[in-house]
Amino acid sequence: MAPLPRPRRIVGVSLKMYFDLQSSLSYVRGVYQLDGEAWNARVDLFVIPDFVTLMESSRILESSHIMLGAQDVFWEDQGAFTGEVSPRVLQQAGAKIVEIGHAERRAMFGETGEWVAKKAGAAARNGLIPLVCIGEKTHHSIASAAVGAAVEECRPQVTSVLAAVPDDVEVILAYEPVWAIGAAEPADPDHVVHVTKELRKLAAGRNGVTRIVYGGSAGPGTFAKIAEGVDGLFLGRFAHDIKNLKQVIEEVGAA
Ligand SMILES: O=C(CO)COP(=O)(O)O
Repeated sequence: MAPLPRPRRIVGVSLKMYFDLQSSLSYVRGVYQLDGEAWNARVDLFVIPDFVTLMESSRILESSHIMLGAQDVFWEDQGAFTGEVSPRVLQQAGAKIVEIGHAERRAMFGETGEWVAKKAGAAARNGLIPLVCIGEKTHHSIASAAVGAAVEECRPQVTSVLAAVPDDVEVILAYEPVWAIGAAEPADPDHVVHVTKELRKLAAGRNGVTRIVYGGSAGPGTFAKIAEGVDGLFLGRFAHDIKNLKQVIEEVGAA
């Protein structure tokens, strides 16, 4: 049987809470300038600023192919949930993607696997693509054991999400080993390829597109080494300079 065609490549950036209002908007304008280049390179592009910046970002990106994302979402569409943000409102504000279960949210804000799955379901119900962050907390010092341990830790994170979203909607899984986030360098390429190849099997029966991206100190130079396992990159700090993002798009398009 011929292998399934690989989905389109995808590159995105989260601004986390590094930027202020004006610098977020100016970054989004910079991403907008890369629309043509990404499109010609057949690379889907997304950017995830903070909630406050979403509507203005949506206006900036309106005439482009670039997908706007939000950094979190609540699992109900409306009601008495002070401080939370509804998936319906995100969709109305122009978001196409919602990041769910980032390691920082799991570690600092008590986000559980159950919440992550409910949020993924809510995103899908509202026509948003869930971008679900998964990854093992610690790195096993023995390389051969590290892959198995990582897969075991990530497996329930993936299966609970896939059980919560309809089979035919698009899902993006961001494999972000927690120990590689905010580090000097990304995880070892062999580790990433082995783990992501195993995780991809968990989505084998789905009818919807499932893309797997790598995140964790990724930047220029990362993609070519892990292209065998992943469909793209989810970037943080090392793409907060637009020139680096441009370079990553070129590399992902060429790999
Ligand atoms: O967490 C990340 C993207 O969600 C990665 O962040 P860094 O690339 O800054 O480590």
